[in-house]
Amino acid sequence: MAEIRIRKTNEIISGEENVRNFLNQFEVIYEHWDVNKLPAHLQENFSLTDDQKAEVLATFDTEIKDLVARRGYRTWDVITLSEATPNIEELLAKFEQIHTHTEDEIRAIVGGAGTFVIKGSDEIGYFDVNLLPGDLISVPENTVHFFTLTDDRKVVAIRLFVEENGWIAHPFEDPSFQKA
Ligand SMILES: CSCCC(=O)C(=O)O
Ligand SMILES: [Fe+2]
Ligand code: NI
Repeated sequence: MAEIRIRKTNEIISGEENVRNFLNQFEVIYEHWDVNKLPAHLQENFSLTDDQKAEVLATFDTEIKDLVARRGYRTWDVITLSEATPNIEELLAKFEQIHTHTEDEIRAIVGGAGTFVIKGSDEIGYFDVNLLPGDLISVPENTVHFFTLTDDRKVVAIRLFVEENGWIAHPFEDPSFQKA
């Protein structure tokens, strides 16, 4: 289950309802998928082939179509990151840059773990959203954020986009950025 840490105060927010209510004030949705639906050969597998990525998407087809119907996403993909990813350092460097997207996007963690660091109001500042398998959030249009891995450094995530072109990040310079 997802957990939040507010960087300014170190306050931890846990429990499904608390997490959802906290995120909803920033128009971030929080939902949970049943990752036990994933066939065994796709669980704990952090270097999926293209065919296996298609199997992951097929497993969550109902959930994806439901989000499409509710929120208008047009394209989706599966991303894996682990020590087996040849260009992991290069990819992570891009994901760890503070950025925005010009559309709302979905991130659903289906394996491993990941952290989205999101900028809330000026008062709240940056907060970490620590996600485990089954956790899904939205990153709203023009919301300042970045992504990083946990110490385990492995993740499998499904991403949904409105743009047909998929992931397009716009770097955001923030003098008030709060490290850790
Ligand atoms: C685990 S998703 C990779 C990062 C990403 O897509 C983003 O930061 O927008
Ligand atoms: Fe992003
Ligand atoms: Ni779960």
